Amino acid sequence: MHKMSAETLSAWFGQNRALKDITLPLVERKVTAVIGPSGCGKSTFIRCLNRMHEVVPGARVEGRVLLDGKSIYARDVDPVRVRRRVGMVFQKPNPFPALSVRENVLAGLKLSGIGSPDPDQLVEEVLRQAALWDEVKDGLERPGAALSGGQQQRLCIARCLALEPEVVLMDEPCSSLDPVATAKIEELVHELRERYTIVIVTHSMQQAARVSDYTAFFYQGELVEYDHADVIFTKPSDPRTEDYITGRFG
Ligand SMILES: Nc1ncnc2c1ncn2[C@@H]1O[C@H](COP(=O)(O)OP(=O)(O)OP(=O)(O)O)[C@@H](O)[C@H]1O
Repeated sequence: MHKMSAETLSAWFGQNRALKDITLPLVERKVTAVIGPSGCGKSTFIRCLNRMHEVVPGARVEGRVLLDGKSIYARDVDPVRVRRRVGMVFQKPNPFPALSVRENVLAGLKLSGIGSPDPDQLVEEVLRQAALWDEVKDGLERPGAALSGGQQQRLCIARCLALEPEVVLMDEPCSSLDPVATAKIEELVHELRERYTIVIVTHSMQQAARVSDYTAFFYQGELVEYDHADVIFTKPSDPRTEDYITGRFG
């Protein structure tokens, strides 16, 4: 079952075409990794999946992106609603430093003007889902800035989950983290796919091989190859994929 799909999706920054006719499914409750060399369009692609691309002045898209079979770019669709259903976690952990851990978790809801019937229960639930609860339960009023980098990233994941997304986009979520914190996030991604459809952009082929069910290899704005992760990493069919995964470029 496809939770989302891109159909002949192209994206521009002004005159510069960053994505060329991408057609790619995102299988429900699976992890799809997007890999490829710097500048190949990975971030642009995932930003088209929740209508973040269009917030850049001069940026535009063509083609379709479907969520549960419906176009997220249809005229009657509210982009704010799309961004709630398709949440995003960024490269650098970006908690609100002065807000407490608890307030950080609830910040997305607050900004969206959404109340929760039982905020304390929600805070515990999503911090548990983000594998952070045990580390912060005795310090929920401490500022977000007091956490380690890896904890901050899990806090941002909890903040994203509090909005009850269906799809979670992660743009190189481990790039600023040490190996131990990275391993924790990878383990978490593995657990989260029981509930969420996940797309992760990564520079690390080892990470893609470890966490993804499906892998898409992008090169110069094009989708070169998409398949089960084990196929991409053991028997890719395109020589460019093979060159990339064997470290010949990128
Ligand atoms: N805000 C922007 N304005 C203009 N061009 C941009 C902008 N962001 C990205 N681009 C261009 O779009 C292309 C794709 O960039 P994108 O960031 O999607 O690649 P990427 O694969 O995610 O790269 P990296 O791995 O380095 O993060 C590049 O040519 C880049 O220069």
